This record gives sequence, C-alpha cells and structure tokens, in this order.
Amino acid sequence: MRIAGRCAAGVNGLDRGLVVASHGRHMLVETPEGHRLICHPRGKKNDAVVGDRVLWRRSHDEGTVEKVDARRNLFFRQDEIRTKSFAANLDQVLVLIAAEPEFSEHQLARALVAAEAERIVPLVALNKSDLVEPFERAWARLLPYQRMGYGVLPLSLRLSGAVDRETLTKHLEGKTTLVLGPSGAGKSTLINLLVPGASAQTGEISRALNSGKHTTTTTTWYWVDEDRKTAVIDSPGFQEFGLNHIEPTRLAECMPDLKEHLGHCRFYNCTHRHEPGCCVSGAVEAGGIAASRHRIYRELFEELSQPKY
Ligand SMILES: Nc1nc2c(ncn2[C@@H]2O[C@H](COP(=O)(O)OP(=O)(O)OP(=O)(O)O)[C@@H](O)[C@H]2O)c(=O)[nH]1
Ligand SMILES: [Zn+2]
Repeated sequence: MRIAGRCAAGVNGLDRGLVVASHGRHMLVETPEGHRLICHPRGKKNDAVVGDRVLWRRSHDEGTVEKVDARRNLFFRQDEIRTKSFAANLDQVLVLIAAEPEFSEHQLARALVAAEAERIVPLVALNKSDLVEPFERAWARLLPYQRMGYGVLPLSLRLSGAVDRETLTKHLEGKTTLVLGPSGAGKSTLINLLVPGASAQTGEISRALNSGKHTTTTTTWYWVDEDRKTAVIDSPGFQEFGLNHIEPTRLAECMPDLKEHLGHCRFYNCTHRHEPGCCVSGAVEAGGIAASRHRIYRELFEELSQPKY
C-alpha cells in the first residue's frame, strides 16, 4: 500500500478520490492512480464515509475533502442517540455467521432489514461446515431465508479456503461488498483469504489515521483484484444494530417473506401483528411464513414504535 506520495493534480487543483478508511476527522483517500493520502474534511463536520467518491485538494502532504458526491445508498444503523454509517455506494452486504458461536436470528434479521431499506442486495454465508451437527442446526434455521430468495452460502473457511475463495469470488466479482458478522464467525479469516496481507494493511491504516497512537478497528476498504474492480469492506459494529431510522409501517416491506403477502389484509392500515383478517398472520398459520420471522417482526415493530426523542 502507498500512503501519501505524489500524483497528478486535477482540474482547478481538485482531484477525484475514493474514501477507503476513516477515523474521527481523518480519512484515507485513494486517487484514481491508486495513491493514498490522509485527508481532512473542509468544515467542522465529517460527512464522508468509506465508499464515498470525493473531490479533494492537496495541502502539503495531506488533503482537504471539498465535496462528497451524491450517494447511491448509505448503509447505516441508528439507535436512540447516534447514527453510525457503515459505508456508502454498496452493491451488496454479506452477512457472515457460523455454526458456532450460535448466531442470533434477530441480529441477522436486523442486518437484512437495514440492507433492504437501502435497496442493497443481501447475501448470507454460514461458516464452519466442518462442525457437522451445529452446522446442520444452523443451516435449518436459515431455510426460511433461502425460501425468501436470499443467497445462503455454506463455507468452511479454515479447512477449504481455496474452494471457498472460488465460491466467494463468483458472488463478489466486480462488486463492492460490505462484510458484516458477529465476533468469532470468521470475518478476519474471510477477509484475509480474499485479500492476503489485509491484517498488515489494517494496522498500517489505523496507525496512519490515528497518528500512531494506538490501533483501532475502523471500517476499511480492500481491493480483492489488481484491476481494482472487486472490493470488500470490513466493518465492525454488527452487534448493535439500531434500526430507529425505519418507520414501523415500512418494516414489513423490508422483509421479503412478509412483503409477499401484503396488500390483501382486511384493514388498510393493518400492522400485521394481531388484527383479524390479516394475510400475514394467515400465512404464518398456513406455514408460508416461519413463526420465528413473525415473532421478530412483532418485536421490531414494537421497538420502532417507541416514541423517539
Ligand atoms: N471450525 C472452524 N473454525 C473456523 C473456521 N473458520 C474460522 N474458524 C475459527 O473461528 C475463530 C474465529 O475466526 P476469526 O476469523 O478470527 O473471526 P472474526 O469473525 O474475525 O472474529 P473477531 O476477530 O472476534 O471479530 C478462529 O479461531 C478461526 O480459526 C472454519 O471453517 N471452521
Ligand atoms: Zn395484516
């Protein structure tokens, strides 16, 4: 990786760039030629996130971001107080879970809802297929997700890395994919498999952005191929997935298995929780929607209906 270094100046002293990491008020911007330099935002607020296309101006060895291009999408989570952006301009979100530790379906559902709300294609991967029995159980819990049309990939990253790399490459090729997952599922293993030397790169980036103080985990963009067409973004923060930015009445539309049954309930403003003549509840009883999914929907609906401060 090349941090800083000279590159051709653009029109009016402004150059194009891609935000590849950010930490506090510092960000790392990559030029079209592949040089990387530390940039600061122009104003007080730092609005740029990883994946943003920006216009920046050189000042000494560093740069100032003057403008952030309009975004295709912005993947973020929001709790009562804070909005935390993961990344912008994504093609896909890959949620990596594993046979062990047992994954939380609630957490998985939250990440998928957040992706749907921004119209980003979700993909699920279940790692550790070598742990046969827990894997079978976990796989069975994912059947409703397969049925609703999500890609679910079985992986064994530690034992069959070469095969998994091929499978993953097919799904990631030419795209920008944000990788999310609970701790211990194998996210570092996956990133290092796709991007040899990723850990070393992360350390270098953290030190550069953090003025060498200490290393922290930040959202980081990696190129998978030399042509810089396929990218994966490694991001922490799967555990606390606030969805406060989503209106409860929009929730069912962000859950494909529920969405399929919308539009025919007896009441036009049906909340699909307990009303008579509800087609969603009807589908749950008939086995078309998994009971676990309806439970998650009701819990999320209650949560999102709480008064906002
Ligand atoms: N049995 C088995 N273990 C695996 C597999 N892939 C990864 N692991 C192990 O799972 C553990 C967690 O893997 P990591 O890649 O560190 O997981 P992570 O998601 O980055 O976890 P954090 O660093 O806590 O965020 C490690 O001990 C890996 O060796 C697999 O296919 N099978
Ligand atoms: Zn209904």
